Amino acid sequence: MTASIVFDLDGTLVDSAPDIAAAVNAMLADEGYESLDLATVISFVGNGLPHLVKLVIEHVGLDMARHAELSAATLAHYNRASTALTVVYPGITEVLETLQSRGLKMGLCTNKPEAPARHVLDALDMAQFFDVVIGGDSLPQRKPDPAPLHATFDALGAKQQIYVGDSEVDAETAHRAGVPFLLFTKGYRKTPVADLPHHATFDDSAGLIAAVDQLLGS
Ligand SMILES: O=C(O)COP(=O)(O)O
Ligand SMILES: [Mg+2]
Repeated sequence: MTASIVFDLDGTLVDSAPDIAAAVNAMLADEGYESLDLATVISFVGNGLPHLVKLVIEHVGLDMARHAELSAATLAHYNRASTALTVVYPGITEVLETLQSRGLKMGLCTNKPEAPARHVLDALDMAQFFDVVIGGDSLPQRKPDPAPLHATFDALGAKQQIYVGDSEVDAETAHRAGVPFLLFTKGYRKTPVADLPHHATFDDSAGLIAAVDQLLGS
């Protein structure tokens, strides 16, 4: 039976937070504000760019009435340099090659806006693995609403489903969608692993393959 695996992007396949932080800090510099450190920005990642900018505005005391404008400014900075500092996590490209060669269908379901998500995949030579890419602005709903995850699996069209992600948002999305969830423990999660619903966890690419094999019984 063909199985399908859907992946989250930021903090799961790629360590993208340094470029996200650079975009936030470029926007803040334009506004005359000090930079935020990486850990602070990481703590704001997960619910998409508009939510990230909302948290930044609250954190530094900018005016929430300017949310749309500051979100657009942050996205423009990000689009200018979305892969300058971003790296694929070790072994992940090889995992994707292995799973593709086994005939698994793969999709991406991220809260990053779709255009920069596709750009990151292209720039890091990963686009060829994914038959479907759904971003945070592809549908009216975004994760943790299960709709984007359902839409990704529906487009892939396989009965057996696995979702792989790193965050509270991913755990809730999978739970609400009723899909087995593999949790990467070294991403941008803030909550203890034990407090997040998951089928299994993994710490590295070997652990990811082992968890997939265990779920698929191969
Ligand atoms: O853009 C975000 O906030 C997080 O993106 P992700 O869903 O790929 O982790
Ligand atoms: Mg993530």
